[in-house]
Order: sequence, then C-alpha cells, then structure tokens
Amino acid sequence: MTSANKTPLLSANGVTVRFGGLTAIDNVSFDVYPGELLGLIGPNGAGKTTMLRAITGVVRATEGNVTLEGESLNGLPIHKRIQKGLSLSQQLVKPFREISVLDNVALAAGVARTHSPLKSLMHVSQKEEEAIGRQMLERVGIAAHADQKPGIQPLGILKRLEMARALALKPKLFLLDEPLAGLNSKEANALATTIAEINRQGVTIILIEHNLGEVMRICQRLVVLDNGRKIASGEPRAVMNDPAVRAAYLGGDTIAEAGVKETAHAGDAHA
Ligand SMILES: Nc1ncnc2c1ncn2[C@@H]1O[C@H](COP(=O)(O)OP(=O)(O)OP(=O)(O)O)[C@@H](O)[C@H]1O
Repeated sequence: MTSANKTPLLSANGVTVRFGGLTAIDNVSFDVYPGELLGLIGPNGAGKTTMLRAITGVVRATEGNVTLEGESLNGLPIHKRIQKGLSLSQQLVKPFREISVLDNVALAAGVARTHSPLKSLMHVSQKEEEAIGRQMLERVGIAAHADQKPGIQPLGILKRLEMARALALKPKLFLLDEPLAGLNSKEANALATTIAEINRQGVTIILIEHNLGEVMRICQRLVVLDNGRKIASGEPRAVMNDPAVRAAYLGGDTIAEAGVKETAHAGDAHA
C-alpha cells in the first residue's frame, strides 16, 4: 500500500494532454505503488481513458512525464512500454475469432516472448506459450472454455479472455479500462472479485470503472478526475465523501449511497 518510504511503481507528473483547443488532461500527478489496486474514477468525459492512453503511449502527453520504476517513459512507443511492463486490457474486446480461446492467449504470450506479432503467430501453440495460456485462463476463471472459439462466447467470457491476453504479457502494471461495462450486476460482481484476486496474487493494477459499488469494494485507493483535473485522491470512503467528488458526480447529493450500492453506476447517475 501507499507509504512515504515506498518507491512508486508508476508516477504521473504534471501530465497534460491537449487535443487541439481541448485540454483533456490538465496537469495531473499521481503515484501507483507496488501491489496496489488503484481506482481511477470520474464522470463521463473526465479524462480517465485519455490518462491511461498517455501512460501506455497511445496518446502523447503535451506536457509532463510518466515514469515506471523511476525511468521516464516519455517518447517511448507503445511496444517499448509493453516491454517495460505495461499491459492494457481494453474496453472493446476484439479477440481473433477463428482461433481458440486458448490460442488467443498463447498468441499474446508469444508476443511477450518474441516482441514480434509475426513470429508469435508462427510460434502459437508451442508448449510453453500454451502452458502460459492455460495458466492465464485459470487465473481469470475460464479454463473450461480453452478449446472453444471466441465467436460463441458471451460478453462476460470475452472480457475475461481480454484480461487473460493482457496478463499473458506478465505486466508489472496492469491497466484495466472499464472491465465491468455491459455486464449485469452479478457478472460485474464476479469479475470484480476476479480482479481483486489477481491483485492479491501480486499484480499492481490501475482500474478505470464507473461501477462505484465494485470500485469501493475492491480498490485500496482512488484518484478522481473531473474535467481533466485531479480533484481528489486517497482512501475510497473518504474520497467518496469529499464534497468536490459529490459535486462532480451528482451535484452534491447521494454519492456515498451510490457508492455502496452494488448496482451503482456513475455513468448512469451522471447521464
Ligand atoms: N482523440 C481525441 N481527440 C479529441 N478529443 C478527445 C480524444 N479523446 C478524448 N477526447 C476528449 O477528451 C475528453 C476526455 O475523454 P476521455 O474519453 O478520456 O474521458 P473518460 O473519463 O474516459 O470518459 P468516459 O467515462 O465517458 O469513457 C472528452 O472531452 C473527449 O471528448
């Protein structure tokens, strides 16, 4: 957990991202400590996904910098950041539909080992990658689907497959962008439990999520963005009771209640 004498795994320092005249991220700084499950939350359009993209190199920060284990990631392309230990599980799930669930994960494991998608394609199903694939499917709870094709899987399984693919890269920092979106409350609850379990096994995680009930349940610390700015950070319950956070979400009313309801969905509440 956070402590003054611990070195952050990741530090964002004064990160600003502008798209033309729009400042999507405005001078945001925060740290992620080894072993943490950090929730990055905020209303629609707050800048959460842009922040993740600035960390992974999908968008370039206009100002500021991001360091991983003290080393600047500035200017590094996405694949170099992956090599250094970042892995992003995306909101949109796009597996290869013609190969099995297991081969999808084995392929990702191959990319991690060869850093070349082409080589990993030729290596797919080699024993070691396959073993990593099976291990990751176990980890996300879908080992029973290993030999099936992704095309016939429901969204809940596909989300877990996407997570298994990202975990196959053996990341130092695992970035999850709205993994619970589109799931019913029972599925969301189960997947959030899996995410907490992955964290307990030692994987440091940044979780972007609108489902505040699950965020409150599994995250150890929160960073809140609104209009591109960091408006609060700290222990979840204290953050949820922060007047600035209440105002950002609901105009100051019932964020604490919304936060503890299992089905709470800030995106819905905000709409
Ligand atoms: N590539 C882009 N070009 C221009 N504007 C963008 C781009 N990406 C994001 N934005 C804008 O930046 C702002 C922040 O968007 P972002 O998607 O990061 O927010 P978010 O907090 O992830 O929102 P949500 O919860 O709705 O997914 C929004 O105003 C969005 O329209």
